Amino acid sequence: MKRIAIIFHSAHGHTAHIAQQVLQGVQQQAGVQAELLRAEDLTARPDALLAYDAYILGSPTYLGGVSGPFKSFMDATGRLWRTQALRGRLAAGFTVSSLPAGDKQSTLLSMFVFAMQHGMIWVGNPILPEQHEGVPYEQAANRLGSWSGLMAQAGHGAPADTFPPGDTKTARMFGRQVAATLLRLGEQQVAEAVLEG
Ligand SMILES: Cc1cc2nc3c(=O)[nH]c(=O)nc-3n(C[C@H](O)[C@H](O)[C@H](O)COP(=O)(O)O)c2cc1C
Repeated sequence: MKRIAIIFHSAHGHTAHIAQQVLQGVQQQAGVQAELLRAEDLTARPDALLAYDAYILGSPTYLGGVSGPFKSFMDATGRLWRTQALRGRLAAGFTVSSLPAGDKQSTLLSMFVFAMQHGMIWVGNPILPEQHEGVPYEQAANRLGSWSGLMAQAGHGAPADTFPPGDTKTARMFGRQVAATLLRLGEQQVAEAVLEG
């Protein structure tokens, strides 16, 4: 059984809600199990990361980057970076913010660079925007058009569990996609090991 850690920070619940949807998506894929982990808790015990095959990173966008608590988690992995203990594992990212763009791309980019520094393999969000197929914009998967990671938009002042349905649907598809990629890569690693004798 492959294991995925969904690591998130959420001050007001919106990112936590999307993390839940990502978890549901992972759970649609047999052979993979996932857990939700708060970034603040992992900051105190970063070695817990060693128990997982893949990481799905989630943060609200704050001033065009990850939130302070999420950055603290990232910085707490310095010792793991020095030994490259997480090399070869998968990573993917998601972010929530209140504006349609809101500089969410910068947040995903900082997660990507974090994953690259750890020698991880980045998994994107290969979903075609469904509004191109005539699905109403609010209901369309990947309506925000983000391939480097998952983006979701929480309306300003909206309750934490009221997202456009397209965004929650995208989150589930994204979770399942990361889980399927993890399984495929696992098979490939086995095949390569066989080739090497
Ligand atoms: C300090 C701060 C900075 C923020 N910066 C941005 C931003 O750059 N772009 C944006 O679209 N929203 C921004 N927001 C809005 C949050 O991203 C949004 O409220 C998000 O849903 C919060 O997630 P949470 O409910 O999981 O805490 C900011 C909010 C705060 C508190």
